[in-house]
Amino acid sequence: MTPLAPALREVRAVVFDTDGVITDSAKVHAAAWKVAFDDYLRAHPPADPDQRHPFDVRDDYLRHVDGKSRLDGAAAFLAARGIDTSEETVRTVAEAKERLFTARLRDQGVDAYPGTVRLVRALRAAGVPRAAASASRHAGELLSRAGVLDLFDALVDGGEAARLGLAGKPQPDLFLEAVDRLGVAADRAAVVEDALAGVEAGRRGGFALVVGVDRAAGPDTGARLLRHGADIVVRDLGELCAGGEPK
Ligand SMILES: O=P(O)(O)OC[C@H]1O[C@@H](O)[C@H](O)[C@@H](O)[C@@H]1O
Repeated sequence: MTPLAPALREVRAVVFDTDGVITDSAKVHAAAWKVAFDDYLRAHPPADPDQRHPFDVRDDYLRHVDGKSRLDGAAAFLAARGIDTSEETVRTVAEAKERLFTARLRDQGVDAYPGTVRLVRALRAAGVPRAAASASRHAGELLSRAGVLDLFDALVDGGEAARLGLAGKPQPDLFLEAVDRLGVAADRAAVVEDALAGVEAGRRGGFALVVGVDRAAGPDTGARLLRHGADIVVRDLGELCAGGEPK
């Protein structure tokens, strides 16, 4: 049994974001968004030439799209480039991204991060309940494809969020619903997130511990996660197992 690092020893439940935390699918989302947004920018160049540059899979993704639902992410990026965000425009771009994403998923598959799996197993061995939460409607499918769905006691995904009318990140609703299903109060639980909107949601939800996961999106990603609400930042969740090797 892998024991837990001190930071997690007082925690009674842990809620994990999915894309980029459990599965290596954030980069698949980012690549699909890039094609969809760049096609749109080419066909409908913003009036301001400074806003015409292509979508950046690191900075634009982290700043505007990561952690948000499909429609919220599309609207946030288009608005940032000064583009009209009529419902139709947002829906058209979001639908294009969805087609690209599902095609890539079919071709490439998805894996779980080994360090995350190690931590989740250590939590299970220690009797700490675990939930997966995600703005994505694909979260259940991703966890199942990666072979880790059964490591979690609860899952709240984008479909559930829509059905229950939960506000998107940075509001904490998704995480509060997840921890509620585990029967633990937020102030006794941890949230694990790689998105700026996600760590902010953890902070707003009053969680005992917000862990930011820096997947090296940029040189200052760790500092940005801390500014948005992370209490600690790791590069790999294996670091939260006692004896884990910080990278
Ligand atoms: O898979 P869906 O429902 O289209 O949701 C997409 C969103 O899912 C989120 O989990 C990701 O962090 C976003 O980057 C992504 O855009």
